[in-house]
Amino acid sequence: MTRRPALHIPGITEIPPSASGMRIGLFGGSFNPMHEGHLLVMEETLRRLQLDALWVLVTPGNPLKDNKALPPLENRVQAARQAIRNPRIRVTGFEAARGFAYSWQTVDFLTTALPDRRFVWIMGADSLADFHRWQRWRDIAARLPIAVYVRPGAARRALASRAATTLDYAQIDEADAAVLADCAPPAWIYLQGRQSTLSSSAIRASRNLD
Ligand SMILES: Nc1ncnc2c1ncn2[C@@H]1O[C@H](COP(=O)(O)OP(=O)(O)OP(=O)(O)O)[C@@H](O)[C@H]1O
Ligand SMILES: O=C(O)c1ccc[n+]([C@@H]2O[C@H](COP(=O)([O-])O)[C@@H](O)[C@H]2O)c1
Repeated sequence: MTRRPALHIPGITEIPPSASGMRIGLFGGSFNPMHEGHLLVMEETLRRLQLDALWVLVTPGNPLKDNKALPPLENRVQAARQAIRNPRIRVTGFEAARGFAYSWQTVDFLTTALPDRRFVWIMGADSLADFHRWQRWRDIAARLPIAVYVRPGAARRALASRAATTLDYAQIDEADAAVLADCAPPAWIYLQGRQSTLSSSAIRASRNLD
């Protein structure tokens, strides 16, 4: 499956407003549900990468996951909005409206449609560990800089991963985080810092025990 049926939901699937030259972080995820670990990654990357905005891209479904029990996009977007207090962070489910099934499609679309924005892809360290399994992952790395945020239990796997070793030559120093958005891709950074052990799956499991 390369395309999903397009799903337009007013107030949920629009692309957030932006302006020329803005540095915009793209933080994709299932967010089932959003939790403090996500908020930590967003606050840290906004500050350290000196982003003007961060767009939370609530996916219609991670292509590597079984999405049978995934709550509707609208519910996950609304819940994420309720969890977020920072006005620089905007939550959107716009990938669904475009029928995108894979992140390379999102990246290809945004960097083509809005070439004067400086987009950065943001992911947790566990995502870097699996990044080589994403469709056209090399193309994603060739299109925009990537920031990877440390996650408990994932650091070793992430830094030994196929993507990390393949892109070893393109890693920039953590001290240069503020200029990552200006770097020509491929360029990526591994950010250490405050950590959260939270996960959506643990939250779902605890809810099921109630
Ligand atoms: N505690 C955390 N620390 C750092 N990054 C995180 C953390 N939780 C999630 N992320 C990152 O947030 C993004 C979205 O993750 P996702 O919505 O799948 O949450 P999750 O907690 O990993 O979910 P699940 O437990 O269902 O797999 C991913 O890039 C993931 O690596
Ligand atoms: O494009 C892919 O092949 C691909 C494979 C796995 C994950 N992703 C994306 O990675 C982001 C994190 O997903 P998740 O489920 O771990 O929160 C989300 O935007 C997914 O759509 C993308």
